[in-house]
Amino acid sequence: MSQRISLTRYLVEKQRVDGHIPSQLRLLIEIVARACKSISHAVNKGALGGVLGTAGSENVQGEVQKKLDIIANEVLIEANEWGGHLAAMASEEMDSIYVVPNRYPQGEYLLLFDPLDGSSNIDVNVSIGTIFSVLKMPEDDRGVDEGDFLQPGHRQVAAGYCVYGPQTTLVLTVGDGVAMFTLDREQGSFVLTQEDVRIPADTKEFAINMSNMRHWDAPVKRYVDECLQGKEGPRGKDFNMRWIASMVADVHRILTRGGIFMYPWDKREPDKPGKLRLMYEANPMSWLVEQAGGAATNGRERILDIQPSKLHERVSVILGSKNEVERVTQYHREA
Ligand SMILES: O=P(O)(O)OC[C@H]1O[C@](O)(COP(=O)(O)O)[C@@H](O)[C@@H]1O
Ligand SMILES: [Mg+2]
Ligand SMILES: [Mg+2]
Repeated sequence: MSQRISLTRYLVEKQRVDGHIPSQLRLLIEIVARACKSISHAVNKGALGGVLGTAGSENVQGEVQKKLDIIANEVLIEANEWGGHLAAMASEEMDSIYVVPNRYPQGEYLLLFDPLDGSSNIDVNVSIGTIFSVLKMPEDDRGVDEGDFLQPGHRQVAAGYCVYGPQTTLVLTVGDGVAMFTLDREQGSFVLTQEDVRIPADTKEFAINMSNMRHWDAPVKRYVDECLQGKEGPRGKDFNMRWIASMVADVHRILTRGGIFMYPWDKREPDKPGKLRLMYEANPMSWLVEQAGGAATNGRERILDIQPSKLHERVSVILGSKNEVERVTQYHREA
């Protein structure tokens, strides 16, 4: 790219030239990006910064918290509470919503995040990330409460993630396509490195945790069985498989070169709709994927149309290359 365009300039143009985002939303996204930069520095220090290992506590979902889960959560809260133009925030690592104290400027936005996605990869030096979603407070609301967050994903006004891998890359949508920004560590800024990201409609690569195979539902088994039969099977082509175990990194690969990602409902905990969280994992990722020409369903309906009933709701996730997602969704319908 001959001319370097920083995230700030990209957002200013979105606001001024395209009239696409209000200034408060621009500032909010910039603050989230700054927080991600700071998390990226902490991640990079690793053992030298004392950020590896468990924190000795559990979150509301009963998962053991890593030190970095807590550090990333605090960085995001602190950065956004005084300058984020927010009414409240919600996080995977907090039981209930965090209302911005009234000593700070109040705003009309709601921020949700998975501060550190792929926690099991922190200590083994594999890509991890931060996922975020921005909603607007419902109109005529008198005070913020958890109910204000319970909006379907198609109401998001911004969504993105930052992946901390060999490079730190911020991926963003405000509803007019997907753009990627790479962190230039020397300059300390995110630089636009890809605009108008597109996911190919077809793929030869699937991502699923195969160790759960015996617990899957019939349509998922059928789809994966057919992929595994390769050239000799009904699909007539060989498939490759990848599973990083950080949704953020698996989705980043799909936005980069296509593929399908599945974390479906399974029989291990039949009462749970899935493992991933709807509001701060599935919704932002589904919007990014749709904005890049892909699709995202829970096997039966579009993820972005699901009306959440609680903050930490879980959901079955099938997303990525459009024709493959439609195929798996069709198998669910036929079943
Ligand atoms: O170990 P599994 O079951 O394959 O899980 C991997 C999945 O769990 C997650 O790590 C959950 O995210 P958290 O680290 O934020 O809890 C996803 O990123 C990933 O897709
Ligand atoms: Mg996660
Ligand atoms: Mg997490």
